Amino acid sequence: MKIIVTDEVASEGLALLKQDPRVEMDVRLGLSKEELLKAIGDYEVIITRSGTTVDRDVLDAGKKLKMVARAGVGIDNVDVEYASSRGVIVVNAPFGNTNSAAEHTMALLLSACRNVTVANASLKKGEWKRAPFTGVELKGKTAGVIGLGKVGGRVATRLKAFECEVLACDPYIAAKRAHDLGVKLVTHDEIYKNCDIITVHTPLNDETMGMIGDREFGLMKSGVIILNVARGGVIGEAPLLANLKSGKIALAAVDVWSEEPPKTDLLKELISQDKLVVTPHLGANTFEAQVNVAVDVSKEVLNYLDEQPLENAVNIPRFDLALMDQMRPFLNLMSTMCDFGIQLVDTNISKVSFSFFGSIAHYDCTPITVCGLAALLNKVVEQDVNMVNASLIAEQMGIAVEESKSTQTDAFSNLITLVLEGEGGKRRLISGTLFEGIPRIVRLRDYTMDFTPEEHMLLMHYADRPGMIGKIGTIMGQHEINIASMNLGRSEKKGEAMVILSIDSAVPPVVVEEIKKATEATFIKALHMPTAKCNRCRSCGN
Ligand SMILES: NC(=O)c1ccc[n+]([C@@H]2O[C@H](COP(=O)([O-])OP(=O)(O)OC[C@H]3O[C@@H](n4cnc5c(N)ncnc54)[C@H](O)[C@@H]3O)[C@@H](O)[C@H]2O)c1
Ligand SMILES: O=C(O)CC[C@@H](O)C(=O)O
Repeated sequence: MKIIVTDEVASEGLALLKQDPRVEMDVRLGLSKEELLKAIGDYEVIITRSGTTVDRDVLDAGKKLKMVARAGVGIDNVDVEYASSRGVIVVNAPFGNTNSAAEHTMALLLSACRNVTVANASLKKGEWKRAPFTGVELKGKTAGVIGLGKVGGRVATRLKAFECEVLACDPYIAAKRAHDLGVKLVTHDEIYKNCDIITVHTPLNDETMGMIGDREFGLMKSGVIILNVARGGVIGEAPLLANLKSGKIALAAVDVWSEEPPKTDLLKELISQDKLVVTPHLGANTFEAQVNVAVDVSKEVLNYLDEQPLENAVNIPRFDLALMDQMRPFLNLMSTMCDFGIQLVDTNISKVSFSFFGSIAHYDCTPITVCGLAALLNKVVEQDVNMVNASLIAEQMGIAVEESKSTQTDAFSNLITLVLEGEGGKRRLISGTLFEGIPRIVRLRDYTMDFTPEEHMLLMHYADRPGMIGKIGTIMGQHEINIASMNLGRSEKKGEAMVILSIDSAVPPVVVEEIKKATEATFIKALHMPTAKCNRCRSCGN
């Protein structure tokens, strides 16, 4: 596997990959966009930090690209949606630099409050000034943390250690998290109105871009201290400059910029402000964090190579790792049912329904649904479909996907039912369960069946009457095709029969035709289950 590393990533982490004989790794730092576009076509994995923009152009040029591995948490430099549509997995390292980012926030806050940077520069110039560098204490101040996630939570704990009263605002966390951290959860506006110190720790997205602008600065107390160690653009840079100049903001500290490195006049003027402490995106720049994130992404690439579940893929729905072992047989069951079911459909699919019954319904079944969708779509589109792009491709094809769950079942402790609807309302229903961990199909349409799909099978319906099984056996025997097992479903005596035969070798079309004629079958199909290793979800073990 060819890997390109385009940003500085700790060699201790990359060593894990370098020593793997399957890996060929090129570290190519400082590539221009044109150079990257030229190079990327050779590689299956790109490992980056925030310095490389992995946009549509790069993803389109990366014809062999399977994975974008971001050595850090922020994925705002990767077009994840487009990567998903191309089936490219995006992984990040969400935990390794959390502590460093929180400590850097405190470093910037303390530097700002105690004039460390300006006093340092003054003394180094040979001056001995003290009064102009009189600072402010953190103790007793009200601090507002916007975004109480991994970094925000750690910043809150550290602010409390400095005896601040901490307010936090995060519409997406449980109140219990704030309670456990000992901080008061309030609204955004309450933060702006009441805090002496405001620090942002949200991701950058459509919702948070420019989240703090003129209106929000207008609500703030005069003399507020404001920090951004999250992402450039969460705090509007033009209003920040205006409010620093007017003195409304007493002090500020910024580590991250809307343009990195900053080149615009606005950013240059902002950076030159005395009341602003600045760093060039150093939040994660500690030896510890860099090794952590490099190790984490390298492990993910190795997981990919070893066909193991990925721990930090941001565009694959997956089970909690602790649940994974229990869920793997269900992914396998779903994959088997879909590989079987799709062969029964001879029109375009308009709707797919996945229903989960029994104890499985207690869990989030989305990964099983998406695994099934990938198995189905792989058979109907040219493009490689996997867990990354299955939902998107279904949407593009106008296929409605429904998932339902009920903890109630009758005969089985767990049951999955797949319904495929085609043109003209044609429906195929397949139910499956696990028997000692092995997938079994227990219902086809309204027939009770019980079989494990095998590599070669023959499925047929015919009017139930004596002698049919004998006729089938004779024809198979004449063609030296060995029947391994047979399963028969009937709705009523001498009604319609549904038969599935497992056979030792493929049934040629002429034999299928001969059996059809002899049995007057209303439906007959030779089925083949894939034996090659499945690469769709990297979780089911198929
Ligand atoms: N400066 C650096 O070097 C550095 C290092 C690490 C992380 N970061 C950045 O710090 C930020 C936080 O990282 P994290 O690991 O804590 O992420 P996280 O996902 O753990 O936490 C982000 C939190 O923000 C909350 N949030 C989202 N939208 C919000 C909104 N509109 N208002 C309030 N809260 C909102 C989320 O619910 C979540 O709890 C990210 O932008 C990340 O890229 C920067
Ligand atoms: O140093 C980096 O690459 C960015 C660090 C940090 O902002 C992250 O998103 O993890």
